Amino acid sequence: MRLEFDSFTLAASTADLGDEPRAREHADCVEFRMDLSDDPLTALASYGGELPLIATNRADWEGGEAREENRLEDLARAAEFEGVGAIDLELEALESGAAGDAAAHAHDHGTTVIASAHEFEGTPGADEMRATLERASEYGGVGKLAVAADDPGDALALLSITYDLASEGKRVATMAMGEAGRHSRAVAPVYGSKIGYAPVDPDEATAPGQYDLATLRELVDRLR
Ligand SMILES: O=C1C[C@@](O)(C(=O)O)C[C@@H](O)[C@@H]1O
Repeated sequence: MRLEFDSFTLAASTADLGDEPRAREHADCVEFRMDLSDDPLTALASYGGELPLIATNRADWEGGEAREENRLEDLARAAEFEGVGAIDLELEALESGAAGDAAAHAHDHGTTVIASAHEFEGTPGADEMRATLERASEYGGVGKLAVAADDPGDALALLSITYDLASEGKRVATMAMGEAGRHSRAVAPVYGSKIGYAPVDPDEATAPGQYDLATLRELVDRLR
C-alpha cells in the first residue's frame, strides 16, 4: 500500500492503531505515532486495517518522545510491513547520514520517505524556509516543513513558498502550527501542500493548532 502523495492526502494521527476504523470516514491514511505507542512493532505486525499507514517515530529533539536508541532501526522495520505506505524521517537525520540505512530500506520495500523538518520556536525567514523545504523534497518523496506561527503573516510566508515549490513540481507538505497558523492547515492544500494531519481523537492533538479530523476534511474539501 505505497503512499504516493500525488494528490492531497489527509492523515489521521494516532498512537493507537485500534483507532483506524474511526478514522476511515474522513481520512485517507493513518499517521501512526510510534513514539507515543507502547509496543509499536507488535501493533504494526497485527495491523489489518483498510487505511495505509505513515509510520512516524518522532525524535525527542524534534518535538516527539522517541529516544535515539533503536529509533531509526524501528522505522526501517516499520517500512517492511505491507500496511505501511510511508515512513517519516527527519531531514536532520537524513542530512547527517544517520537515517541513510532506514531510507534505503524503505526504498527497497517500495515505501515512500517523507523528509520532515519542524521549527517549534517560531517561523524562520522565507529564504531559510524555502531552502529547508527544497532540501527535504530532494531527500524524500515528499518534503515537509512545520513551523510555529506567531501571526498570520508567518503562515502567509509559508503558503507562498509552498505555492512556489509546488508550482515547480516539487512534492511538499506544509503547516503553520499554533493558533495564528491554524488556518494554514485548511488552506495549504489549495497552494499545493500534499499532506495534512489531524488527530483521530480531538483531545490527543499531535501538534499545536490542529483541527479535529472531521473539521479538517470538511474545510479542505470545501476549499478546493
Ligand atoms: O510532522 C507532522 C505534522 C504535525 O506536526 C502537525 O503540525 O500537524 C503533526 C505530526 O503528527 C506530524 O508528524
